Amino acid sequence: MIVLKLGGSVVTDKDRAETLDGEALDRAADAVADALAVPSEALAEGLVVVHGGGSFGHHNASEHGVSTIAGTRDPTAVHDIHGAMTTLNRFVLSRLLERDVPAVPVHPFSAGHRDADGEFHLPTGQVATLLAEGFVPVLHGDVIAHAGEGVTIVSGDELVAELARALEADRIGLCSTVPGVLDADDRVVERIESYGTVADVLGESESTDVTGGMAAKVRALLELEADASIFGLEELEGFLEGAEPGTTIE
Ligand SMILES: Nc1ncnc2c1ncn2[C@@H]1O[C@H](COP(=O)(O)OP(=O)(O)OP(=O)(O)O)[C@@H](O)[C@H]1O
Ligand SMILES: C=C(C)CCOP(=O)(O)O
Repeated sequence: MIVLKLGGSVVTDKDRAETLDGEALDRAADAVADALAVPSEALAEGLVVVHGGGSFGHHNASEHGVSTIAGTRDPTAVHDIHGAMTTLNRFVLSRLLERDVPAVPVHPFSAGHRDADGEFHLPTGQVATLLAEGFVPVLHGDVIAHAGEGVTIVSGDELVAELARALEADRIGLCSTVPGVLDADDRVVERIESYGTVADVLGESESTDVTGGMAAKVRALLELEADASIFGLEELEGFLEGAEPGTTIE
């Protein structure tokens, strides 16, 4: 099966609070629907979609001083951030449903937690069962209960890593605004085998982002068994059809 992340920076206008990039979301939903209509071998086993926050989660989290390690015990902050993410989730779901993709929501806040060491745990029985029953589960970066911290943020990238591990994904794709990991001359790095080789060029996101941008993505993906691809929106359909566009993280 395939775990696909639609970057928040792709499906929203990351620099304007709570603003969708409707055109980009339509293109992504078209690519998913077209690929599911004639599924590749890996896609025939099912698709899990995860989306990030973009301008729907990061601004709220940043205003409340919440990150993946800094928590809050303010229920208003929890509702603000979770509310923004579930609003975006509804937009993503409705664009997929309009195209007859059997997309259903799974909200990480109601399912997972971080332990006192900050390690993220997510039960995945519900996702596996939904997949086996023919649905496309759609998860999203969210707030998450965190022992000793109250509530922190879980990024879509962490969810992708956890789902890929637990469900033994065949393929993993991260669709972002960049065509891949870029080197110092802005050329796409084809393969990454270790963090050290790209540490100098990996940075945070250029927009408000509480979860660590490209550097955090590469770190999370390097820990996985299966190869993962980071690519731009124009490569999404090709990826779902079996191509290996952009940067491959081994
Ligand atoms: N070496 C690099 N190559 C490519 N992008 C980089 C690099 N270093 C930093 N970045 C930044 O990382 C961003 C991608 O990470 P970001 O977390 O914003 O993406 P996303 O997953 O699509 O969005 P979100 O986190 O909102 O879901 C790029 O837009 C770019 O600004
Ligand atoms: C900020 C929130 C709530 C979600 C972050 O998810 P990401 O955009 O995948 O990093």
